[in-house]
Amino acid sequence: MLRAVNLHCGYGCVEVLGGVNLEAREGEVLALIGPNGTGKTTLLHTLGRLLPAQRGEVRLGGRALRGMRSREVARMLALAPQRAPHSAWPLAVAEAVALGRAPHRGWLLPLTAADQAAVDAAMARMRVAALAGRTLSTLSGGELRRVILARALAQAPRVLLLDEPATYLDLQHQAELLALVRSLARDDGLAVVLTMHDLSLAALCADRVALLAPGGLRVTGTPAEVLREEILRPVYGERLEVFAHPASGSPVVLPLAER
Ligand SMILES: Nc1ncnc2c1ncn2[C@@H]1O[C@H](COP(=O)(O)OP(=O)(O)OP(=O)(O)O)[C@@H](O)[C@H]1O
Repeated sequence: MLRAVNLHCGYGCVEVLGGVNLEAREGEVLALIGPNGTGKTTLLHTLGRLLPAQRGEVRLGGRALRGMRSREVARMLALAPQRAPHSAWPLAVAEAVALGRAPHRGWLLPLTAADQAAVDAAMARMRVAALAGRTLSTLSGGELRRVILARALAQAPRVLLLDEPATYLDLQHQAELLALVRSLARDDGLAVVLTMHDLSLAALCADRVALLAPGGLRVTGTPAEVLREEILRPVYGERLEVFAHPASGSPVVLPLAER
């Protein structure tokens, strides 16, 4: 559904990542992991055409992203950024979520009944309906994150790119997010690509993880294949440990801290 082919990305003439080959398949959750500053957001933004590729290409549904019209891209792909681009505007939550319908209806046209239903469903799914009338600037960090996700869901994309979706979320909302992401992939058939710092959470929701190291993509595989001390330590440093969750067997990755 989404494929990076020998992709080089960065800013101006500064390359952050080179030679990335990666694909996100329908019905799959792919987590981009790696230490601070390795380029997770840069790669996600390049996959979503927020940043132009320096070299190589991104293909969406078999077509080169570069040649597609913006509206065509936005009907297929939604990107939920780390920070809300509209959070400083005096927009109400319902209006912000309704922006997700713009690729389907045009900016100045009123919402159709189908648009309104998509907005309501997205707000209900992210549990932000009770906030509908609140201004974005008055929301807590976690509430704002859920509104950003609701706007992306209202867009009804086939590919969903999520930048650090778990940031600011408490444990209950993290659990809901994991269930939502799994369901979007498994039940709705979306290709979901997300960045995540918490490797144990990534293990719980991703089918595959792609480990970034300075300069490029180090390895891609299932959480069990990649989240291993001998693979993570050369990239993150020695002060981490990995063990299997006693009930599920899912990898749990913790920093080594002396108490
Ligand atoms: N707009 C920009 N202009 C120039 N350099 C940038 C810009 N945004 C990010 N960078 C640099 O690109 C590199 C990768 O940044 P990026 O935010 O993609 O990393 P990340 O892996 O998402 O980091 P983190 O885990 O800290 O969120 C960093 O060195 C960063 O300083």
